[in-house]
Amino acid sequence: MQTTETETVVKPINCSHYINGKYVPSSNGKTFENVNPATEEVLGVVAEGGKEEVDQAVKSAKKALKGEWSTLPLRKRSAIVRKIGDLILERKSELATLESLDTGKPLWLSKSVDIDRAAYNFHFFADYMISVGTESYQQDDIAIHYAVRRPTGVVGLINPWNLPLLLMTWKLAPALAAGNTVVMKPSEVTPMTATVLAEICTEAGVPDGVVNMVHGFGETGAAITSHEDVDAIAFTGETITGSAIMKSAAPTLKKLSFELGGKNPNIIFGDADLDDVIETTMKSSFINQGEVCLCGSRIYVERSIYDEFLNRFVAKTKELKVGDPFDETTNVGALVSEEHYNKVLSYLDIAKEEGGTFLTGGKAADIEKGFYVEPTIITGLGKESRCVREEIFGPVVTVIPFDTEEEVMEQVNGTHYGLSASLWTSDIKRATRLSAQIEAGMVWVNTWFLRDLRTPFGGMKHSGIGREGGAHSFDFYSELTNVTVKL
Ligand SMILES: NC(=O)C1=CN([C@@H]2O[C@H](COP(=O)(O)OP(=O)(O)OC[C@H]3O[C@@H](n4cnc5c(N)ncnc54)[C@H](O)[C@@H]3O)[C@@H](O)[C@H]2O)C=CC1
Ligand SMILES: O=C(O)/C=C/C=C(\O)C(=O)O
Repeated sequence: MQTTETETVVKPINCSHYINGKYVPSSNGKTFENVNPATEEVLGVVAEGGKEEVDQAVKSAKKALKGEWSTLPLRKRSAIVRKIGDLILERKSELATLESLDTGKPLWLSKSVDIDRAAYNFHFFADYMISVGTESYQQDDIAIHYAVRRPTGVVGLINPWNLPLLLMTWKLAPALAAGNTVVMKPSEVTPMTATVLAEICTEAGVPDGVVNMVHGFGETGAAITSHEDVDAIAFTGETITGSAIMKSAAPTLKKLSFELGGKNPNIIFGDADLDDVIETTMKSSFINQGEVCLCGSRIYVERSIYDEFLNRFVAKTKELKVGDPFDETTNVGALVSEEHYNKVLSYLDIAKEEGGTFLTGGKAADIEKGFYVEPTIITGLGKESRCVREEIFGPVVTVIPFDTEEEVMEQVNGTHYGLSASLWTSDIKRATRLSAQIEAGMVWVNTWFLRDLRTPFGGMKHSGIGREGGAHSFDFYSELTNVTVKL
């Protein structure tokens, strides 16, 4: 048991690897410190895995692949997958606290988004796996063709720090539902909730060896992606890391699913409902400190409403409270790490050099300890600006006016990214016309981040390869064999 919860106090945990149903340290005893980004205090230590631990985890997963998990009757496996979700909800306050300690995000957000959605990821795929089918065709009186599914195999799940439990479970739930065994690697920056999740899986009835976890840095991830007995890699994180993983996975020809960076546009036309626009743009700009791959960090506003939009958006942003993640009135918590904080601040310097005007923020928040940045709205930057083109991944947005559809669409599609977009107009014809033109895996019309887990989720261009969600996840985590029976 690695966690301690009383009625009101949840203590941070030290994080070990999880191999074959047991917490284990690194064989050389190596650890690194886990730092609370809101206070800069050390939360505990994390085992640092290397090739040896990855090898043990992969061996354990490979052995378990031949065990009962993948052949359990569907209903039994589904019940275990569901139970994981139930146990996550039972331990919600503990998991939410650990998530906020690790990431610096407000506790109310961990509770209402991260942990609830983590549980729902299991509940959703427990239901989905019962009804998922395969193709079959009758070819005249010559033959019947039907496809059967089998698990993809040993899958490496590699995740970032922004939504640690939500994103790990978004991969783990369908992987387990489809009968795979896994080696998870959480981000080195946010290791705590995945550590608890491993134990929860065992408690729910997942056999030993099916869920394994190795902590560590990029080299640990690389040991997973290059391992010859790992059959597939599901990765969420930075585009450049996706490219490195592709290279390292190439010699062993692994199946890959990538959800990568974004620089998502919000496109706001003059006929949109401005109350809705403002309320949603506040979220799409600053929720989770702007550390969501789907955040709309490039805001394009039709000139007819540009001034009114800015006045209202700036006024609302000035009301945001930055500070202690455990204060329930906090809107924006700490950025996840000193390294990331420095990266975000460096973009504020770039914005200054590029001639941008800060309408709010533009600097670190005046808080003695911790990695806090003020919500920042920048105007006056052109389409070549690095702040407009590159993923900052913090509470920083640029706002640019436009006059015509053609002009805005050129800018919208003018980056290498293609993850999501949020389009605001009351003209349904314009909405459907532009949605088809936007080079993004997901377009939200008059809304943002409205999720249905059956829908295809992922990006095009440098924002990803493949889609997750419903059938898309299931196809990635299973292999199809087509059987042809001659009549
Ligand atoms: N979904 C998204 O779009 C996200 C984008 N980011 C962006 O990425 C930047 C860096 O964030 P990180 O979490 O450090 O992203 P990252 O892509 O460096 O790391 C994500 C995961 O990949 C692992 N990793 C790193 N190098 C690896 C390699 N060569 N082989 C295998 N695994 C490797 C890391 O240890 C971590 O578990 C952020 O500043 C942000 O701009 C970060 C989080 C999510
Ligand atoms: O699956 C979701 O609803 C959210 C996904 C968010 C990311 O992938 C991200 O921020 O990296």
